[in-house]
Amino acid sequence: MAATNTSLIHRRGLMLVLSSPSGAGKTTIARGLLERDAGITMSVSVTTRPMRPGEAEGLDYYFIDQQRFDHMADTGDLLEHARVFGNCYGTPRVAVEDALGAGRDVLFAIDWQGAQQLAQNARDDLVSVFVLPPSVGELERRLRGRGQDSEEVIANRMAKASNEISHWPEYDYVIVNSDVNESIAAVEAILHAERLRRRRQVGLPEFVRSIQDTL
Ligand SMILES: Nc1nc2c(ncn2[C@@H]2O[C@H](COP(=O)(O)OP(=O)(O)O)[C@@H](O)[C@H]2O)c(=O)[nH]1
Ligand SMILES: Nc1ncnc2c1ncn2[C@@H]1O[C@H](COP(=O)(O)OP(=O)(O)O)[C@@H](O)[C@H]1O
Repeated sequence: MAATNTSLIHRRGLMLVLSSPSGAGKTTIARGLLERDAGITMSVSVTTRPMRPGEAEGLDYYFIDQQRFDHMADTGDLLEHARVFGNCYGTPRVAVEDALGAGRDVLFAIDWQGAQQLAQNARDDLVSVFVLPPSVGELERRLRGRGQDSEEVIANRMAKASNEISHWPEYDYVIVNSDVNESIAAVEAILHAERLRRRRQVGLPEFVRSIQDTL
């Protein structure tokens, strides 16, 4: 019997978006996923917000001034961008397109406005996950526990949490982040299943034909 050729199948990279109210844990879940899965890379955003203690340039964000941000937005260098909590945030286009082109998946920790923009431009490549906190009290504890923001910043983020949460029905998946390891495992399961979607497996018809030809 003739051998079939599994190398006919290639995978299109996908964009995995995590959104949540500030402090619900999307950055923590993203870091956990990056440690466990070598096939996904983080999209590092540009932002005009000041660097927090413990953050690193090029790792957490590229910290840029307003003039540079406006220039990037005007010249189409950003795949999506939005104003959040009074600062500007955006996704550099080239890094994402290079990764997807190389068949790698890309992880985003962005807000609902960014998720909507990606959905408008590339719905088929997008998988979106909304992360809810187990309770309001726990959300506030996590924001304080992070120990990186002033009382004013924390109050502002709590005030905006309701608006962010109101967008949960726009997402493909919703998880409640109670236990962080369970949440990471849940997002890992979503990623594994989404990789197997028929439309992402380029060359599948040819592979199936090669099987049928040998039957
Ligand atoms: N649209 C968009 N939102 C972003 C981007 N980067 C970060 N954000 C969102 O901006 C908000 C504030 O982020 P940040 O200042 O890091 O605070 P944190 O999420 O509380 O740690 C969060 O909702 C992020 O998801 C981006 O590139 N685009
Ligand atoms: N499941 C969890 N249980 C307890 N603490 C958590 C959990 N997930 C995240 N945290 C903590 O909550 C704080 C906020 O998490 P972070 O990932 O920075 O949130 P976000 O990126 O959504 O603003 C951090 O101190 C983090 O260690």
